Amino acid sequence: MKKIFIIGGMGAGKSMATKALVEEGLPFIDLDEVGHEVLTRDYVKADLVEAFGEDILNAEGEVDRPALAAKAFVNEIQTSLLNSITMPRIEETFADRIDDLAKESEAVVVEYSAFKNRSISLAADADCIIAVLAPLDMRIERAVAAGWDEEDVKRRIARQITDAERIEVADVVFHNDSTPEDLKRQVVEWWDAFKAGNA
Ligand SMILES: CC(C)(COP(=O)(O)OP(=O)(O)OC[C@H]1O[C@@H](n2cnc3c(N)ncnc32)[C@H](O)[C@@H]1O)[C@@H](O)C(=O)NCCC(=O)NCCS
Ligand SMILES: Nc1ncnc2c1ncn2[C@@H]1O[C@H](COP(=O)(O)OP(=O)(O)OP(=O)(O)O)[C@@H](O)[C@H]1O
Repeated sequence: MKKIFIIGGMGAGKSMATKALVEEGLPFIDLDEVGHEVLTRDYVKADLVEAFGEDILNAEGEVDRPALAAKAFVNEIQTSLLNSITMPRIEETFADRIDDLAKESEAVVVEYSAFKNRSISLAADADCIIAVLAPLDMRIERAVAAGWDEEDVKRRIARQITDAERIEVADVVFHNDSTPEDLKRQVVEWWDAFKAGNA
């Protein structure tokens, strides 16, 4: 099964590019969603409380994601601490989902927001890494329009790799600085070529 990873900074348009491939019939895995599932496990909650304190849990004892984000994205050390707890569990779930999909699908799209490095990541055996890029101010504006707090978005972006690093690692680059239709056109054109073995 071909593994196609979509990387890009917050607000770049990964979900939109993923949606265009899903409309072409591909199954997908959203690692943000896998990350949310992992946070509901008791042993993960226990590790997070030990690392970040009791106040990352709400009254029901579930992880309060905004509260955790406020602590985890303040600096590189805290983000690494978060990743060291969540990533191994995300990796396990990802491997299980890939095994299941491999029985029935030729290809899968994986939206991977926290991508850092091709050699030591879930994308180590990627068949294709697609970077979705957009200018920083546009990304912040879009994320804020989608309901995110501006300072929170800036903190998260500061913890992510840069577009220059994404360009270096990617096999394909889409520029999402125009309309959604323009992004979709780039995605579908690439997919048609990839399917035909020309990309
Ligand atoms: C900190 C948490 C609780 C915040 O939850 P919240 O619902 O507010 O955000 P959500 O998960 O939907 O992520 C939104 C965006 O934040 C950014 N982001 C999330 N996690 C990370 C991270 N570890 N490093 C850099 N950016 C991140 C991405 O751009 C992502 O698309 C959550 O993001 C989390 O548990 N992150 C660690 C797991 C992880 O790395 N997930 C990303 C997929 S691999
Ligand atoms: N070309 C575009 N024109 C206008 N709005 C756009 C465009 N591309 C994306 N958006 C909007 O910008 C927001 C961010 O896009 P999207 O959710 O696809 O980004 P993302 O890379 O998945 O972000 P995140 O890291 O937060 O998951 C969404 O509300 C989306 O509808």
